Amino acid sequence: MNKDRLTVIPPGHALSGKVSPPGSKSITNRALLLAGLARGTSRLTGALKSDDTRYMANALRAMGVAVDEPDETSFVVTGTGRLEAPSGPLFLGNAGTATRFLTAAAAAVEGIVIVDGDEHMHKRPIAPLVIALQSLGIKAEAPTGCPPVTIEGQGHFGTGRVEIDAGLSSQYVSALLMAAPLAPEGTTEPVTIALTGKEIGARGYIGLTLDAMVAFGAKVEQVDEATWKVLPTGYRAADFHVEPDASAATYLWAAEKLTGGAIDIGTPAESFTQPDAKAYGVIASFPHMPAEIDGSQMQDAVPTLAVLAAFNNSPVRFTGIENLRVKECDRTRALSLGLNAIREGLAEEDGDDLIVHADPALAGQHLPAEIDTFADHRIAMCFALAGLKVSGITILDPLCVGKTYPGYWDALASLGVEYED
Ligand SMILES: O=C(O)C1=C[C@@H](OP(=O)(O)O)[C@@H](O)[C@H](O)C1
Ligand SMILES: C=C(OP(=O)(O)O)C(=O)O
Repeated sequence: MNKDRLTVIPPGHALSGKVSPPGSKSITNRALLLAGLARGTSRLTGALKSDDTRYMANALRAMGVAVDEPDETSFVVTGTGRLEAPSGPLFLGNAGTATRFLTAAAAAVEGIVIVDGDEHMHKRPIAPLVIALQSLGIKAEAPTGCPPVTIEGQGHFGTGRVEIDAGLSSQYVSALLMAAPLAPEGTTEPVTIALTGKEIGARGYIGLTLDAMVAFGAKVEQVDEATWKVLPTGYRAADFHVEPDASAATYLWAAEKLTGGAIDIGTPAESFTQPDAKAYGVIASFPHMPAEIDGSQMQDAVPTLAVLAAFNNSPVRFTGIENLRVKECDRTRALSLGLNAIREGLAEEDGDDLIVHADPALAGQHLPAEIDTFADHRIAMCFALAGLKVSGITILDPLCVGKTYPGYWDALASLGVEYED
């Protein structure tokens, strides 16, 4: 496979067969961290092996946790109940979960931890989380407001009340929640985590965090919509099964719908606990998608929905997607650039909204377009969907899918999709 470019050949037939998405990135990285913070051996099954989870696993190894990989979907994690100071910076690529979660957990290390990532991560804001940590008396600094972050851990998390502005990322809240049980020895005082506003995008991810914490022995009380009280329990080892990735599933659901096929992903849409599973209902409404879609609670599915919308019967406006500008890339910009490269005027940015001017007549046309993915896995995966119906769609840097779905191109190929370099 050419590493620089891949052109999708429209299959000309319905895509049918069985393809299971890999394990959930969000749940794997939560389970890895909590298993690493626990004393004893935890077995994670159904887990994702990809760039993002490799960064988390390697960071834990660098902090003294034994992480074994007996097969392609399992991790066996043995922790001592505390993380050791790493000998050098933790390099976490562009993995938002690993970066945010480890920034808070680093407070419980005795010594200095530098949390760093690649050039894309150097543009992703982390100041609200750093400010929240400082308010608990934890020494943390991110001079640019983005990684690298330097944390001078005192061997435990803080106590008392911490407020967090999670407007830019729900991951800040998840990071504080997961670090909160790591209280100083002898403390019985809980940590109270409160949102400064009630609104939070992707609230469903907080649910994933709480579920994983409880599975590893934490005790959390939800005081109200915007406040949680976390007891100083630490974590205990557990065996934990990771469900398939709902964001990855959206590409398969959309491929099925766009081509009129039947793809069995092995998991019913209703049984996912991840927020992006909500996209199933919207995908099912194709080609009569709603005129306005609020993407705030299913943000990672918006790229999938936006490309699907290009083939819809009527235009779609995506709202509630301000945060898409601070993901792996500015996704709103990448989507509008990519759609307009396919056909000028297909998409428009209106403030932070994205309007997709649908054109069902696109299907079957030859519209050569090079899609700049900006190294963003979701931009690569969603524009491959356009390539199922339009010939000439070339995805640049196709291997960036390795962030969360390394087997993506093979999965489509197993359904009969072919490529050229
Ligand atoms: O907590 C998580 O696992 C995630 C939360 C979301 O990010 P934000 O909270 O930054 O919006 C989502 O986009 C990301 O892929 C995974
Ligand atoms: C936003 C994403 O990732 P993260 O924030 O975990 O890097 C994503 O996977 O779409």
